[in-house]
Amino acid sequence: MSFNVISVVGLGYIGLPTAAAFASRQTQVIGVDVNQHAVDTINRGAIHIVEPDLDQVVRQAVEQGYLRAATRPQTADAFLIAVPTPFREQHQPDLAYVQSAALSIAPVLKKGDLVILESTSPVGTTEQMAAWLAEARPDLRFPQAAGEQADINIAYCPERVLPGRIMVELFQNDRVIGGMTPRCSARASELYRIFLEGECVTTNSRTAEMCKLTENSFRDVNIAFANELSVICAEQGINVWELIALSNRHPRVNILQPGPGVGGHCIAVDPWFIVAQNPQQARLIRTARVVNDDKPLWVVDRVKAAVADCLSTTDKRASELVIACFGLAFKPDIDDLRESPAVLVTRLIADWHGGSTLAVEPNVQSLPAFLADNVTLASLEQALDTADVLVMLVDHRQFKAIPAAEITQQWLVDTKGVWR
Ligand SMILES: NC(=O)c1ccc[n+]([C@@H]2O[C@H](COP(=O)([O-])OP(=O)(O)OC[C@H]3O[C@@H](n4cnc5c(N)ncnc54)[C@H](O)[C@@H]3O)[C@@H](O)[C@H]2O)c1
Ligand SMILES: CC(=O)N[C@@H]1[C@@H](OP(=O)(O)OP(=O)(O)OC[C@H]2O[C@@H](n3ccc(=O)[nH]c3=O)[C@H](O)[C@@H]2O)O[C@H](CO)[C@@H](O)[C@@H]1O
Repeated sequence: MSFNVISVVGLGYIGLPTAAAFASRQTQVIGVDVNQHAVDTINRGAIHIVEPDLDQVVRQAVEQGYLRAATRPQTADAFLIAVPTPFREQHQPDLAYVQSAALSIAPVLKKGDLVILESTSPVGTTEQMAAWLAEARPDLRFPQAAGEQADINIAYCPERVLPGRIMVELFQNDRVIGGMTPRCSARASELYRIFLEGECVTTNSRTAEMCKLTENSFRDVNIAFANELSVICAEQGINVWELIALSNRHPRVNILQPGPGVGGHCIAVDPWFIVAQNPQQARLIRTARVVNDDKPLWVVDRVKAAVADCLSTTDKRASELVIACFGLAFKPDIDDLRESPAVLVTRLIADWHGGSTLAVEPNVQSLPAFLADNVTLASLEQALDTADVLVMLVDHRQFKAIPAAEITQQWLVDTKGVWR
């Protein structure tokens, strides 16, 4: 049975590219989002998020009539849920969005439909989602009770695209397909084959859930290793970037890069889902989170030490001293400031510092309100001309291109090895 209409619920960084990918293969797609602004923007053929090459695919899909958005779910043959899965206090996963999305599609489900959860989720969430659906629709048979005879097929299929490369990786990455039964996996594989150039690799839903959390925890642990090395090297007077480059010459060593901490919406969040469910066992994963979360505070201490040194060797007063922070985004060459350790470091410096704090961020036009009070957005030239202490937080290409001769400041705190 083919899929005549596909519905994607949640049209953010994951849902909108996915909806556009199906639509780009001449399949009818109904995107659903509770955000009226997002729905209106998409229906105009425009996009409300920043991601390279997404705009043209969405524009074409809407113009050709393959993609339209709505605030309420409608009948479809397959539903993909891509809503947020943040954590609440104590790093406990918050499944309220998944529950609300599942309950919103329950009334329009019909026999033969496929429901896929794509949101990054703790182990067991797909079974929980199936239970919510079964409770809402006692007239239909679901896989947990009916197995292969179920009326509704349910699978967990995590997304692993890298922001900034979504429109490449969405098509090319292999996809893990975690069906609640083998038939659910087969049906989900059939769906993704509409646009997928990578392979569909099938497993069960719990393994697929754990697989997504494992991938991001792996990266978090490896970044924590690099961040810990950077702190040790600072104590020992060793250049950590040279050390890592040398160690990586070993055929079986591949250390990642230290930085001001770990940001973004995934790597700093997802490992906590494993810790929340396995507090006794997940010792390394928890420690990596703590190491990475502590790194911005360590950077601020380094800035305070540089300022103290500057004040003791010049006749400047603290109120006259200018600190320039280079970069606010959560990683290089993007404009996304959310969950960014660079923003945290800049905010903590500005809150503490009596003089002026500049931020140089070539990818944004204005500062978020919570920074605008005591931080000034400056050009690169202005910062290099006026600042006493320079803090490198994000290795944007514009910063890597600054000729060494243009940096005359004596007090540098470089978290990315750009000024090494
Ligand atoms: N952004 C990434 O790089 C990335 C990568 C892999 C996995 N993920 C995971 O994918 C999921 C979605 O992430 P995202 O970055 O797309 O989030 P997002 O915040 O960009 O988008 C989520 C969208 O869902 C909408 N929404 C919320 N509740 C809804 C509901 N009940 N019905 C319909 N729409 C609803 C929101 O309005 C929003 O537009 C998360 O679990 C995330 O962890 C994200
Ligand atoms: C396993 C994996 O690759 N997952 C990816 C990740 O995407 P992301 O954009 O969040 O990932 P990163 O680019 O790693 O950045 C995260 C933070 O780590 C800092 N960092 C990075 C490398 C380094 O050597 N040193 C560092 O300090 C960087 O500056 C930034 O703050 O999660 C997505 C959602 O689940 C996945 O879909 C996507 O595949």
